[in-house]
Amino acid sequence: MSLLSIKNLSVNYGEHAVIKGLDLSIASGEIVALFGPSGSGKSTILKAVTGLLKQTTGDVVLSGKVLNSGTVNLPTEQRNIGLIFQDYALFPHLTVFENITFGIQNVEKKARHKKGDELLALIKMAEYKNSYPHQLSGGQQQRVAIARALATQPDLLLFDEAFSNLDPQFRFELIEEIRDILKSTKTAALFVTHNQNEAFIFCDKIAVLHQGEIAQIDTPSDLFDYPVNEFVTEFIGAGVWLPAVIKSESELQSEWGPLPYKGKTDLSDRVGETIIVYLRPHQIGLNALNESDTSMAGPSFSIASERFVGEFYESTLTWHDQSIKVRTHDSFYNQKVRVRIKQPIKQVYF
Ligand SMILES: Nc1ncnc2c1ncn2[C@@H]1O[C@H](COP(=O)(O)OP(=O)(O)OP(=O)(O)O)[C@@H](O)[C@H]1O
Repeated sequence: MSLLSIKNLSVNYGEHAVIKGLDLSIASGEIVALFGPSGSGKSTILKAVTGLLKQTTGDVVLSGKVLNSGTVNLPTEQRNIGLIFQDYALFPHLTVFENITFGIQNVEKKARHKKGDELLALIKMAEYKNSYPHQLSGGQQQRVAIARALATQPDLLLFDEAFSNLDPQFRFELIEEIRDILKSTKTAALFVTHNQNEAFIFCDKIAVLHQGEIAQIDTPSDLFDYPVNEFVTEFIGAGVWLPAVIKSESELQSEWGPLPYKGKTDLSDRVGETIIVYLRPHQIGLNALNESDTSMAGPSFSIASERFVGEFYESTLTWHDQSIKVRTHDSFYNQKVRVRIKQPIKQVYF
């Protein structure tokens, strides 16, 4: 049974349907991202789950308790949901320990102190017990915010762009650390983000939101390898669309030459059919064009735009009205190149 179940959720702002009959469930201990472009409805869903906004239709049930329905709209404080924001929202005049134990003041002192110390150890901040928020880094403040939310043993944690303010250098380490904390405490979470890397690292599943509907919900690797439609494919990363003909169960033929295929769809009885594939930068390598070598297939490209990023060069290949940025170790600036397909195609579009 799902821990969180959202069924047929619709939210309208006046005439504007912002969420359109959305279904989403989160299992116990699962971390799920709501990932989508600006305006796709992420915050609106979050507000409906927290009770800050009344849904137009639909049901939200958490741990068997009805939070929202046609007749119920439970107040936020009765939902047993922990909220983590990007600005940490710690109480500035309370110490780390007082912040963490703020929500459990009704618990008897000895048990409260034991719980506070356990949580300090969990977030690896025992030595900051008596520090104040302004004495902490952003990452430390966010760890305290999570410990404070965990103290009340919420059924679900909601993260609203919670890592956006953190220094990119430390952000991913902290995200992994917080994921470990949630997994060790078997805490389920819904993470709202427009940052793909964060969603991939932090979450078990990612729900891609498009215009108020879930376009796809999958594990990060399945989302990357098997996007279900054009929107998800392009939203997950830049690339080039190419038509190709099925040659066999493991090979396609395109204008860029032969493409190895290793996907879930069985192509063995579709030989001869034309399909569409999407090539991403990591699948493409470049070879300098050797005019005397006629064995290489595919068109040649002139590299007129290249930038040196430090660890690699990024060359722009232009193909009709599409372009793609390919990473290479060597510079190909002002040279003619052919593409080399480094990884097989997994998804095909009919
Ligand atoms: N109070 C409101 N009144 C009218 N329309 C609103 C209101 N709040 C949001 N909207 C509209 O609802 C749609 C979804 O907004 P929402 O804030 O949920 O998107 P989002 O995915 O969270 O975007 P962002 O990533 O920019 O925060 C947008 O078209 C927005 O303009």
